[in-house]
Amino acid sequence: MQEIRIPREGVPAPLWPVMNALCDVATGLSDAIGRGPLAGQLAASIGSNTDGDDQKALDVLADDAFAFALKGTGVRWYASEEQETVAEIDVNGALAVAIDPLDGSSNINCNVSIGTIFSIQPALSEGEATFLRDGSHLLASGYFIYGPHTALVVTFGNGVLQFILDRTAGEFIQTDATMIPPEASEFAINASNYRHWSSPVRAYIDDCLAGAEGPRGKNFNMRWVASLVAETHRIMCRGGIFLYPGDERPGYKNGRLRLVYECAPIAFLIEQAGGKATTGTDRVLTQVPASLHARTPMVFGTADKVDRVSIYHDLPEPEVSALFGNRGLFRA
Ligand SMILES: O=P(O)(O)OC[C@H]1O[C@](O)(COP(=O)(O)O)[C@@H](O)[C@@H]1O
Ligand SMILES: [Mg+2]
Ligand SMILES: [Mg+2]
Repeated sequence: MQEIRIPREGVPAPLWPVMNALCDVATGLSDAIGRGPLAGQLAASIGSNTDGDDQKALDVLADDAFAFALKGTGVRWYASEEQETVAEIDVNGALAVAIDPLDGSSNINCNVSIGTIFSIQPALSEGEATFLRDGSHLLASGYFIYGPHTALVVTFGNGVLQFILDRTAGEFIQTDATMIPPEASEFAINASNYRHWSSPVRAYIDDCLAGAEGPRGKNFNMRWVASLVAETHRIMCRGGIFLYPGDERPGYKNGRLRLVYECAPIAFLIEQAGGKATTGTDRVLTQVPASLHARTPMVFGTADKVDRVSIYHDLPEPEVSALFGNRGLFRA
């Protein structure tokens, strides 16, 4: 019998057993992550997943723990970054969970915030078909962030709720709802890939870097944690924009992030917090995954910043290729 980790109030009744199980595992992970090297070789490489990513001990431990804990919670289908195919948990379950059990695993061994990303949707009779649908079917999505404190940020389709883990009591305590602040001057992108980006993405970042002297007429700051959960949480707290575009590197045509268990859950959450999430041009939640581990370019954050990136994609090529061009015509 699992302990009660999250209050029933505010959580739709059919989803509460699932949320409680996710919170139970997250509590254990938070404890292990908080102990770092004292909890064992959590960052040890133990193979690679279907996408060719290095698989760390904690990736697999987290995946096993979530899959096991979801037994008896009404979940039929389980799609995980760490498993090639969809797993059937309970033939009578009416729900399906997509999960990135451990996000930001390159940061495990350096004591930087990492997380878990999840979504819940109704189960169809066939596992893969359940997940190869657009994001309009999501009933809930969210993330756990294992940072200086552990938090759960979740939407059930009616705004965004935040819970903080009380480590002493082992319970998630609800705090203020989250809305993305409208004013922000921070962007997050892995700038080491600059030479591989398309011209609209380069033009957008060039104009941010040009600061007060450039077409935007103001200074920006930059962040890159390499944990999607940590970037999302920062944007939830103080706004800004995140970009992981497609680029010219082999295998990166659609960027790096996976649609089913990374981008769609984050997009649902961001929209519910008043922000926007696109592929650079189109809403992430309208994208239909071509396969379980399909990638998509991802741009999200404060709504007007995300809109601006779309505008850059609509500009004629000579305009985005020129350093600044006439882009001063649409200053920030
Ligand atoms: O190393 P890069 O190319 O900057 O990629 C960083 C991105 O990769 C990820 O770590 C992928 O997540 P996983 O750790 O779950 O594979 C994102 O969290 C992050 O945004
Ligand atoms: Mg991830
Ligand atoms: Mg992961």
